[in-house]
Amino acid sequence: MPPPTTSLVRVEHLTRRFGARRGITDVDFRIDEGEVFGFLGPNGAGKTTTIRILLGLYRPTSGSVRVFGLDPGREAERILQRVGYLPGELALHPGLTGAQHLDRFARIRGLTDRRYRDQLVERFGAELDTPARALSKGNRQKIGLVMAFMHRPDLLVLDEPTIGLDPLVQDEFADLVRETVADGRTILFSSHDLDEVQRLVERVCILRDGRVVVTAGVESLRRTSPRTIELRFEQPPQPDVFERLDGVQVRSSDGGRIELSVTGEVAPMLRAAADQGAVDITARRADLDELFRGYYRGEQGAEASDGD
Ligand SMILES: Nc1ncnc2c1ncn2[C@@H]1O[C@H](COP(=O)(O)OP(=O)(O)OP(=O)(O)O)[C@@H](O)[C@H]1O
Repeated sequence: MPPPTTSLVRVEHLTRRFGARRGITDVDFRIDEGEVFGFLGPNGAGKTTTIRILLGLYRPTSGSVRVFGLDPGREAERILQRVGYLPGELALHPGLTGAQHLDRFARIRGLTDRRYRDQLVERFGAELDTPARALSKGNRQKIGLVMAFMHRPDLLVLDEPTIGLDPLVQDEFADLVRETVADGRTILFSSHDLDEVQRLVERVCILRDGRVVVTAGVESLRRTSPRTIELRFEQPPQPDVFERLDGVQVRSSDGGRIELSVTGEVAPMLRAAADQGAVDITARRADLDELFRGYYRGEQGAEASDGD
């Protein structure tokens, strides 16, 4: 039996309306201790609204939310003590430098040991001596990231954390995410970067028009998503041999080359390829971009699974 997991966040039938405008409708998910959980979805899907409810910044219209077993509507203070939050629209005081922001924040958090903070500043190359008004977007974001991570919170809630960051700083962020979960802590982040989500996230929740369209493990999505196989033959093969196989689609065929999309088991396709005298094979790793984009477009139907 797998070891029991503890849900740090549990959301059930969560709905929030803004007057006549819809915010989110009937949202359900859980986040387990020590995982990286990703929120994806088109603009206006409801990611920020959900995050704000978790932190007690918005009240739900209906439904239930627990973070560390606490109700954000009544116990936000206790929740926030254990959270590092990077808001989507980071508001820094224009006249204060990065160092002043970090000092203020350390005082609020009662943080006296500056070593981890200093390491983070160095890793991100955060500029500490410039007033926030003169910082570029990426450099403001680095200050926000240091503020979110520096007190080693149990739960990090990061709304589009890598927006504006250059690729080297994005790599540093990715390392930090891995180290944080290796330390048993938990991360929720929203992103529009599908590639980043595939690299970092263990379970993903895709929202669309305020509803959950899927919640699933990224690895299980990868296992079930189609992979592209290109086969080469000395003599043109018979494409219908492949078309008859379950889960196989012929994308194109051209003389001795055939390109297939294969979902699920590959063995029957490999046997057919050998029977036809294949001389070469190229397989491309399943890419979730297309699958994610399908969910964004609403093509996959709105069934919420909760895989591994
Ligand atoms: N304060 C508010 N007042 C009115 N409507 C709001 C408010 N906040 C959010 N909404 C509405 O709720 C819906 C979800 O918005 P939300 O900001 O949560 O989306 P999002 O997924 O974070 O989008 P993005 O990717 O653009 O940041 C939208 O229709 C939005 O207009």
